[in-house]
Amino acid sequence: MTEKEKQKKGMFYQANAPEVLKDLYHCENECYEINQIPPSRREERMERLRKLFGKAGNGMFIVTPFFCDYGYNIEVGENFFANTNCVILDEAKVTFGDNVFIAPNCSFYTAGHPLDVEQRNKKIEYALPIHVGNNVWIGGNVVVVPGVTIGDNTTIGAGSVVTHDIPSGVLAAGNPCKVIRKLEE
Ligand SMILES: CC(=O)SCCNC(=O)CCNC(=O)[C@H](O)C(C)(C)COP(=O)(O)OP(=O)(O)OC[C@H]1O[C@@H](n2cnc3c(N)ncnc32)[C@H](O)[C@@H]1OP(=O)(O)O
Repeated sequence: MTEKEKQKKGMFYQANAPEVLKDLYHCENECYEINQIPPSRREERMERLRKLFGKAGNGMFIVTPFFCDYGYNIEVGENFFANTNCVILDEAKVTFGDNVFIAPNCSFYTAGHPLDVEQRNKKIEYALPIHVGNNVWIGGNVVVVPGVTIGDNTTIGAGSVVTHDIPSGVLAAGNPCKVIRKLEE
C-alpha cells in the first residue's frame, strides 16, 4: 500500500514520503500566491480558491491570509464565510455544510502524530476527517481536532477546543468544548 493510500484510510503513514510532499508543496505555493492577491482583486482570489478546493458552493467568501495543506480535500457548501487566518490541515476530508460562518483565527486539523516519541520522530502521521454541518457559527480562535463532527444549527463559542463530536442545535464552548445549552427542541 502506498503512503497516500494509507493516508486516505486513516492509517499511520510517512509524512515525509515524496508522494505526500508533492501535493503539499503544490498547495503551499498556491496558498502563497492567493494570499498575495490584493483585496481589490477579490474575485480572482475566490476563483483561485474554488479551483484549489474539492468543492465550493455559491457565495463562498474567504478573507486572507488563508492556509490549507492540499485544498482538494476541502468541500464547502453554499454561503461559506471564513474570516482572516483560517487554517485547514486537510490531510483527510474537511466538509462544511451550507451557511457556515467562521470567525478569525480558526483551525481545523485533520492531521495528528503518535504520542509515542520514537514513532513520532520517524515522521509518522495520521489523518481523520472533520465535518461541520449546515448553519454553523464558529467563534474566533476555535481549534477543531482530527475526527470531529459538529452538527447542524450549532454555535461554537470563541476560544473553544473541540475534541469530541458536538450535536446539532446547541451552543457549545470551552476547552474541552462542551454543550452549554440547547438552541432548538
Ligand atoms: C465570522 C464571525 O463570526 S466574526 C465575529 C467573531 N465573533 C466571535 O467570535 C464572538 C463569539 N461569541 C461568543 O463566543 C459568545 O460568548 C457567545 C455567542 C457564545 C455567547 O452566547 P450567549 O447566548 O450570549 O451566551 P452567554 O453569554 O449567556 O453565556 C452562557 C454561558 O456560557 C459561557 N460562555 C459563553 N461563551 C463562552 C466561550 N466562548 N467559552 C467558554 N464559555 C463561554 C458563559 O460564560 C456563560 O456561563 P455562565 O452561565 O457560567 O456564566
